[in-house]
Amino acid sequence: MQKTVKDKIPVTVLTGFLGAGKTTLLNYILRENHGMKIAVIENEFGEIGIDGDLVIGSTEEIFEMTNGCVCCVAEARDDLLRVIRQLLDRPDRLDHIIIETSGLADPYPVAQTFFLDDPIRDETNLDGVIALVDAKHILQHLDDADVDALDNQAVDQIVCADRIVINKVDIATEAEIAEVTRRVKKLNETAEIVRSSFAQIDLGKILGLAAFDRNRTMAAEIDLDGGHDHVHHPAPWDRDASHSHDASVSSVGIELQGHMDPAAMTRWLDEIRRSDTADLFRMKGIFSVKGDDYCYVLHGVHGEIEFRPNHPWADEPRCNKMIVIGRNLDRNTLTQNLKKCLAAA
Ligand SMILES: Nc1nc2c(ncn2[C@@H]2O[C@H](COP(=O)(O)OP(=O)(O)OP(=O)(O)O)[C@@H](O)[C@H]2O)c(=O)[nH]1
Repeated sequence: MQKTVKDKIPVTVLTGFLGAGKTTLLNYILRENHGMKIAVIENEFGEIGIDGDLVIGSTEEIFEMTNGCVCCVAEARDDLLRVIRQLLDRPDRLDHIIIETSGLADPYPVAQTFFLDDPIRDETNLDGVIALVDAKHILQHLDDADVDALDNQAVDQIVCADRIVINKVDIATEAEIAEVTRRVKKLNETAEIVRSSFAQIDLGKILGLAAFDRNRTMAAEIDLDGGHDHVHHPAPWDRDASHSHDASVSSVGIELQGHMDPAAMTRWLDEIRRSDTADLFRMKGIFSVKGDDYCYVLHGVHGEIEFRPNHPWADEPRCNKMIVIGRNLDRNTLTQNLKKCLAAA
């Protein structure tokens, strides 16, 4: 018998450009006392997976996929299907699945998964696509002259969303937020926009939207081009899954043995902050600091860079791993600079 939306497991696709606050929102959702059993699927850009370590909660509910971007690598999509089927086969029924897409991903092909594949379509319902927008940094990516206007992921992510969260309002001025809101509305007229700081949002605005069924009807009813000056983006079920990333953006992953010297790290990060960070889209890392029981995390979004203790190391082996995403990255220099921050043995 055909399942109704009510009987299906809702799936939320979390999208948003690099560093917009997706993992922060995920942690906020997982921390809230909602009583729901939620599984999280992470897909990252770059050779080293770090997000899994940055998400709180029991690891068995977090599935990390680092073998390519789900939106454009066929193996990664197969992997996504495999993980979802695995989740559906579990005897204990999940209340919700959340997929955090990579910050450079087009969310359409991920959303498509829930319409093309029969068993999955029968068991799950795309509850909504939530786009996080960084109020401080999004405009430079929307206006990025080096990206083909038809393949600008920052734009696609907003266009595709059912709900848009303008995040980081704490570090943006009212004028910046107003301009971002205007630009976002121009790209997506129908999605409700909410503001947040550190992704603290009423969960009712994020989960349980059942937005897809509404939007499907909506898309059929309105002319998506509607006389506005944005590029026409077809609905997910109509789109060709082929797509390519901005080839000028690359990632450098570095892993080092040993422990870091926190003073040297602070000096190096200060140097980076003082430099031109326009091409430095994102830095993420986890580090072992000499003489400290805490695992340190590094987060950088252009010039906003923080390096702080996050959680005590448990039984897992200590490690140092970092991923940098941006343009014109020099792997050698980055590796040498990080090595200089190692503490003496
Ligand atoms: N000031 C400020 N910082 C924030 C806010 N939300 C998130 N951050 C910080 O921004 C950085 C990136 O946040 P993440 O949640 O990791 O961003 P993300 O979208 O998951 O990043 P990617 O996985 O690389 O795409 C972290 O240092 C966060 O602490 C906010 O509202 N205000």
